[in-house]
Amino acid sequence: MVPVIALVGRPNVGKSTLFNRLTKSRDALVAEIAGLTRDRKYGEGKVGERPFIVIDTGGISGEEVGIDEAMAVQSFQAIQEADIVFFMVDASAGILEGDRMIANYLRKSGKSAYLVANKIDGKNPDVVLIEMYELGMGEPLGIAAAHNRGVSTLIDHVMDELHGVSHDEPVARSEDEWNYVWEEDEEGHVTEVVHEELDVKGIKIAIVGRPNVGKSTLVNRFLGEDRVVVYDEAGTTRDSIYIPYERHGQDYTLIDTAGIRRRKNISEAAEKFSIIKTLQAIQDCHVCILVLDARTGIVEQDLHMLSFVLNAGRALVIAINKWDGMDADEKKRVKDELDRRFDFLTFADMHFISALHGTGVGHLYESVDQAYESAMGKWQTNMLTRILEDAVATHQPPMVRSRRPKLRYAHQGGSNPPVLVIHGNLVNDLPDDYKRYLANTFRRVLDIKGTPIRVEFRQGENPFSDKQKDIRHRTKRRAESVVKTANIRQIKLDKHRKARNKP
Ligand SMILES: Nc1nc2c(ncn2[C@@H]2O[C@H](COP(=O)(O)OP(=O)(O)OP(=O)(O)O)[C@@H](O)[C@H]2O)c(=O)[nH]1
Ligand SMILES: Nc1nc2c(ncn2[C@@H]2O[C@H](COP(=O)(O)OP(=O)(O)OP(=O)(O)O)[C@@H](O)[C@H]2O)c(=O)[nH]1
Repeated sequence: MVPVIALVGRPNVGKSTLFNRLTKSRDALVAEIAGLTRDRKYGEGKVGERPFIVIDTGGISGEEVGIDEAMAVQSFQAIQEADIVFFMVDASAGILEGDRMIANYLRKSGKSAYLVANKIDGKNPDVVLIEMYELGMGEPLGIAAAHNRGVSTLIDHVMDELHGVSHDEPVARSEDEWNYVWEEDEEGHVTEVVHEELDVKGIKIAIVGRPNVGKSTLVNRFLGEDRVVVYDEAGTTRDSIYIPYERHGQDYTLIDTAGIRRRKNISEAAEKFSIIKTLQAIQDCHVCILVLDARTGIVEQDLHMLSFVLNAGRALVIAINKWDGMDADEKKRVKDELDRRFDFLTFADMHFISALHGTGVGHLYESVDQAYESAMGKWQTNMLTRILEDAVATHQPPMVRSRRPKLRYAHQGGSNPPVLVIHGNLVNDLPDDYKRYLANTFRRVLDIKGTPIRVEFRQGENPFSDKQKDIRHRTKRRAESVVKTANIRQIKLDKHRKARNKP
């Protein structure tokens, strides 16, 4: 099958120009006027003997009405048809709202996408590309389509990938590399200590949402057939009831904010909703499921509730309930609204479910489990430091008052949400986009999903003594292979399983 590449991006980022380069044709119009490419254009190109098809889509700005809206729909269709997407952004204009919206869409579509930063000519790539990391689309590839710079590298790279040529090195790691951790005491002394076993109590889930969205129905669904309720704390003075149960060998505790367990009749139900209970549950949970009602769409109260979850730094999964019996138009309207209003919410999975019929509930658990893994993940100082060093080697921090900030090491400062603390000089003067770049790098390499992360910076001299430097040097070498492969999730999962299987 000939691979299909879709060019997607805001108007005027240079899609037509790249299309022409790739297809070596002059068919597509190139002009300064935004939105000139009205139709999808199909072209053919070749790398050596390997052909590919390229689709030039109409631009998507994120604020479409009328004809623009139709164009955006076309672009989305093109994405569906493609094997791979070149998500183009304009390096001379920086990241705009429309770029974020497209990034969001692409992430959800699950399509394999390359972030292509065009118009890199006359720019310092190190500086302009850093900003692009905030899109969370991985490493940006800088090109100047109009000057044919970087275009062949780009297409060679992609064609290699589409045809399964891998440049990755083989995986090499051993379990003992995960059994130590760097810890810092109050004076800033760093020592190597043995990693204690991960805490494997159940995953505490809070199901929150405004009245009538279907929380109780979802609680019932969760505690349905395959539950093993260990005890029922009925009659406790606690505001919310905590219900432990087991599913597929995993322990969970449901924080029942809806009061389903105490509810005697439906008239009482309306009074059961309590903001306080909701806030407590959000604070106390590992993973929050925010339930929205597809029938009513998103209302102000949903957004308030969301802001509580975000402020608490909780792992989050969004369940859009009552998806049953909706017609295609209604579904589209709801999805569009979600894209628009939750555009900024890049880390949380969304599921369209029917609590009433149980549709999509299994997938909710997948996201909950994954978010929990990430929120509670533990990472050793030497590994975090290595990632930091790699990030700095890839993109140096920009100079501050003619001095280069030095980032020395990183350690974990907490879980749920993960806090990563970076120590160094001039760290408080690092520009925000560089801080975002570091945060995004950690998120990507550590495969952190479903939870926010916090990156903090601490100013200070290198606390490593000579002896510690020596230990650090040795452990760093050992950690190198681990970090390269960064198959952290799998390793953590293994650990969990091992711990769980202990008597
Ligand atoms: N400096 C610079 N300008 C470029 C580059 N590539 C394209 N342009 C200019 O950017 C403008 C838009 O290019 P197009 O290829 O028409 O952009 P498009 O994304 O297809 O735009 P729509 O058709 O409106 O969606 C044109 O004026 C191009 O000359 C580049 O690499 N460097
Ligand atoms: N069609 C449909 N209706 C649903 C679904 N889930 C819940 N409902 C209905 O929505 C109404 C409210 O559901 P509840 O589960 O009581 O909502 P709640 O969020 O617990 O409400 P409070 O306890 O008042 O906060 C009930 O009439 C449910 O039958 C669903 O997936 N599809």
